[in-house]
Amino acid sequence: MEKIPLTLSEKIFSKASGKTVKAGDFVTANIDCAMTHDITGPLAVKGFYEIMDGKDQKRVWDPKKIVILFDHQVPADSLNAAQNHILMRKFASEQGILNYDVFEGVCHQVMPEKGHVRPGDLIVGTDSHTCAYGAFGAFSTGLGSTDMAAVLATGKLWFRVPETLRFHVDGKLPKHVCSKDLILHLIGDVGVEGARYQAAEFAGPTVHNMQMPERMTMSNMAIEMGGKAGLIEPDSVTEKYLQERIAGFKLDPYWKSDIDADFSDVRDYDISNLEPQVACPHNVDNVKPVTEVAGTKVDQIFVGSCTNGRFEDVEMMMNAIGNNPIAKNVRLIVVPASRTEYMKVLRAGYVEKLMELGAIVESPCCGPCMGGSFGRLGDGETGLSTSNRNFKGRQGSPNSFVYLCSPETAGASAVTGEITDPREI
Ligand SMILES: CC(C)[C@H](C(=O)O)[C@@H](O)C(=O)O
Ligand code: SF4
Repeated sequence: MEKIPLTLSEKIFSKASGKTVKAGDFVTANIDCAMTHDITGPLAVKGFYEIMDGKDQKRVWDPKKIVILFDHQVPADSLNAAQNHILMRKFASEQGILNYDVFEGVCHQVMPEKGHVRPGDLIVGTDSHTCAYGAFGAFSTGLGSTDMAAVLATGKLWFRVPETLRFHVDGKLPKHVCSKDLILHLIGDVGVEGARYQAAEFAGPTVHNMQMPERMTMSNMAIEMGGKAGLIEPDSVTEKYLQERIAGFKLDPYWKSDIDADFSDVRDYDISNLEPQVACPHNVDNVKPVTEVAGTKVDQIFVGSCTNGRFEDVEMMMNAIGNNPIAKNVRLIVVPASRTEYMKVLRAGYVEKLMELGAIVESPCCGPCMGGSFGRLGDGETGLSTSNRNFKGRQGSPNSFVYLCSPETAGASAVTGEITDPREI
């Protein structure tokens, strides 16, 4: 291939299409891995069989490159969900596709955890937060079920190679401020359309000082600024995480943006004085420093989701709670994002402690994040959530209010029963 400066995204699309391509080019790309789940999977399967109609062999392009998971409605919360699970199980078993089935956890946690994500890969999933795997230097993006039907049949999809908007972040994150505060700050700054159809790239010393769980939080929310992907250049931290999950994994230093590549924009941030951030109802870019909303009464606090449902997140929340009781007016719901993360939470003694405090710890799933299986908010109620979206009615009644925050802010607020600056506890 020709040697010209390329962004990470351009490099991945060049590999996937077999020729050197630049932002703005239209390509037909080979997909390295396709993920689908219990809610969006059934329509993709229906579409697949429509494409295959009349053909003798109704086989997917490569069963080894497809992963199915159930996470949004598990355990089945309705007859409809149970029927969807049956349909997906049957499809997986007929086609020989890996199906993690009921209790493995939220797709975006399980995919990297089980070694399905590698730097330089082109990954698609029928879920908007598929951009999360950008944390590993993969170009991963969400698509609709009908596009997925085509991928299941052919293993290919067309793309317009996106421009790259680079966020260069420098400075040490202050105490009690974490990657969730940073990504909320960036989204608040550029707005929900700030990175529309672009590959957002999170770069700079602050990002490279983060461990994988923190990076996953950042990339997960790239879609909330309109990003098609949320890339982070893989480094030794990425390599270590992947070596623990993929036998013989070795990082290829090629998978990074060239220094002289064309970026649509490079935005510089120094976050040494960043305050904890909160996204206020009803949009993710309605971001304010916690001090501006402190004192807002909350009815329910949800700590979980693909954004902040890892062990480290629960630990941050527990540290913020410390030895304090939980406020009487608050229902604290904790949902570790996967079985693996749940077991870490269990071994640390947090499940017992939370139960003693009057909170509940639910089995791994999306939980209240999008008003699924349980934990819906009623009329006039206010929820505080470590997830990624606070759209009107998303967690229950259209007359409820959802604020998004970091696990530490969630923990501090659980103690007081109102939105609380974690630096005050
Ligand atoms: C159900 C699914 C289509 C949806 C998504 O694509 O993101 C969900 O995961 C969400 O977070 O809103
Ligand atoms: S946890 Fe929430 S954001 Fe993540 S996949 Fe599930 S519903 Fe979507």
